[in-house]
Amino acid sequence: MNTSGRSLADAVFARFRIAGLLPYAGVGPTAGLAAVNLLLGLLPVAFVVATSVMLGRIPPAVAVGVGSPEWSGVVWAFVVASGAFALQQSLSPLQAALSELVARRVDGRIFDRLMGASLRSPGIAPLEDQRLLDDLAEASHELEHGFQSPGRACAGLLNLIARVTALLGYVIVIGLAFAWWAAAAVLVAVLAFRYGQRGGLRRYSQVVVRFAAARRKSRYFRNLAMGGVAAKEIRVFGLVEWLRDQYADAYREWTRPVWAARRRILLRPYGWYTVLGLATTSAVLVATARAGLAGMDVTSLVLVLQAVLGAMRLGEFYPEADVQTQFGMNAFRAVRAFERAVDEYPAAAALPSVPAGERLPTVPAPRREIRFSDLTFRYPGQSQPVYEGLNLVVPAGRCTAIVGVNGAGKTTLVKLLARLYDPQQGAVTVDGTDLRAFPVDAWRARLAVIFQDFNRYEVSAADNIAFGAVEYLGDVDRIRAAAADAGIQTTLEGLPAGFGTPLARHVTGGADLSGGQWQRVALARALFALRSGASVLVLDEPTASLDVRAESRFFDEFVRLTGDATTILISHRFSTVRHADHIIVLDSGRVHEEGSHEELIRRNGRYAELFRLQADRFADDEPQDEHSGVTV
Ligand SMILES: Nc1ncnc2c1ncn2[C@@H]1O[C@H](COP(=O)(O)OP(=O)(O)OP(=O)(O)O)[C@@H](O)[C@H]1O
Repeated sequence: MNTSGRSLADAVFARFRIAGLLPYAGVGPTAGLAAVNLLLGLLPVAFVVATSVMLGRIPPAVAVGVGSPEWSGVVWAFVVASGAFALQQSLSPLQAALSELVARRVDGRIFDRLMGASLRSPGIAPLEDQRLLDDLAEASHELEHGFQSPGRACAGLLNLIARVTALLGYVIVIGLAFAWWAAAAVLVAVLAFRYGQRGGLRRYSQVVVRFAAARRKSRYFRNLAMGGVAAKEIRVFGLVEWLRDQYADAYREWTRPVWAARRRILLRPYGWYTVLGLATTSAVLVATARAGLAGMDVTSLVLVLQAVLGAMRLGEFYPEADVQTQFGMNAFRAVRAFERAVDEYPAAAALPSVPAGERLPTVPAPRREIRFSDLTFRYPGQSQPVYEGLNLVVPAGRCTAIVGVNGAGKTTLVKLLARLYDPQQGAVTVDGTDLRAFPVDAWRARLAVIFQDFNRYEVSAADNIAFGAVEYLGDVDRIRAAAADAGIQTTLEGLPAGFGTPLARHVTGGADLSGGQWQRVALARALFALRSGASVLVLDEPTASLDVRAESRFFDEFVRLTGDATTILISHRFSTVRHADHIIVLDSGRVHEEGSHEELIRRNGRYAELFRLQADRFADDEPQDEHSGVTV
């Protein structure tokens, strides 16, 4: 197939793909919009026919005078023309309203699919894939506010019915009233115009897609400049000018080639098709005029002239359909790519599932150990593995600390333990049972994890804590007890609405907390989970934002708070780490050494070196604090 044949086939397939989404709009709105568009296509043709008939009847009506049947014929033709005109005018707002309804419904359903996909993903690989996320951000923006959404594409497709109906109507009128060769010539001329317009838009969209990376970059700089996240650093480090330049460069990087392509793709063919269209129209009009001179009646003459002009007007760009049908499906493609990534997540197929509504089976608490055996793991799309044959044992019912330099693989270990990823080789076992044998939700109900980048939910303080075990949401006593354990109860009670205060400054009646106070809320969340049935507690940098006294008090209470839970502590603060029963030093994805604090200090290896480094710094900086725990 040649290029134009292929692009025509692509265009037809694209229309089918859009039509495939119409069931989301429902039968009523789809049929309603289709019917309105059919009428909107027929009415201008009816208007042209009625006005032509009216003009043809005027000379005999004038000759016989008012009140004659000829005069009534003029009046009736006028009534029909006016009715067609008025109906067309009144249907336009209905077309807009129904288009909006169709678009909203389709976009709403696709948004549900997007939400469904991101929530049903058992792991987080698709949610950490930056490319997918960028496309998704754009897709969800279009779905919510955009002009180029799949819903708009559906409405645009239905709106084409009006244009196609009108074109066919005019062509039939020309054929019947004058000649079929003229009808065919007008049809070809209009389609050629349209091919120039619409085909150009299609080729232009391919160029736009090619520069998606540059567009993404310019959007990143724009969001960076306008968002609150980097606002402090941009000002303190004087990055304003740099940011402005970066944004301008990135913007030019994609707009320049796109503008150049626009001239080449849209303007030149447009010129050619205009010449072709005008030549054809002129030929038909000249032939019609000659036929008029040769005795064609007035009605037919006016009818053909009006129909030719009306048809030629349909060779234009269609604002209600073209951009929408060309770009609208990009958002849907991004949603589909994300769905596929979720469905292809390797663990998904292997997850034992619990049917909806059934109680989760209880996974027994670890009695002997959690073991990471012969573990090989590489993040999707990465060439370097984080672990290659890692072996590590976490004794049950005790506190194990994991230390290591940045990037050693500490947090990844927690992600594997929580089954947010599964290893490519090896297994994580609990008392000899592979984690993959448990329903993932049942295993996670056993886990209380506070990640380094824990979440600050914009909901009440109480819910922020109760999210640790959502089935106990609203259990006020349990929430207060967990808050007290984390040393945040008094602070939360002092908020405007106590525990009911939304922890978000921009919410009416809301309040925000300091970094350290938020960390205590996160700790309370984990302790709440522990009080509600979790038996494995993972704290990734749990006290990084706490002041020294608060940290010391927390660890004084640690044994009482954690009871016989299996605890994993990840921290760079040796004052935190030394409280652990067992310490594992990770280095480049391998266990470098392990033992108790005293054993490791005696061994005088990497741990002892790092410990002394920190201890010396404290000793140099400030008088030793009896609680800091960093003195050897
Ligand atoms: N989502 C991800 N995709 C790709 N690579 C990742 C991802 N998360 C972490 N990595 C890489 O995996 C390695 C281990 O990261 P990990 O976060 O486990 O280290 P860490 O020991 O917890 O570091 P830190 O002390 O800085 O928190 C690093 O090289 C990191 O760049």
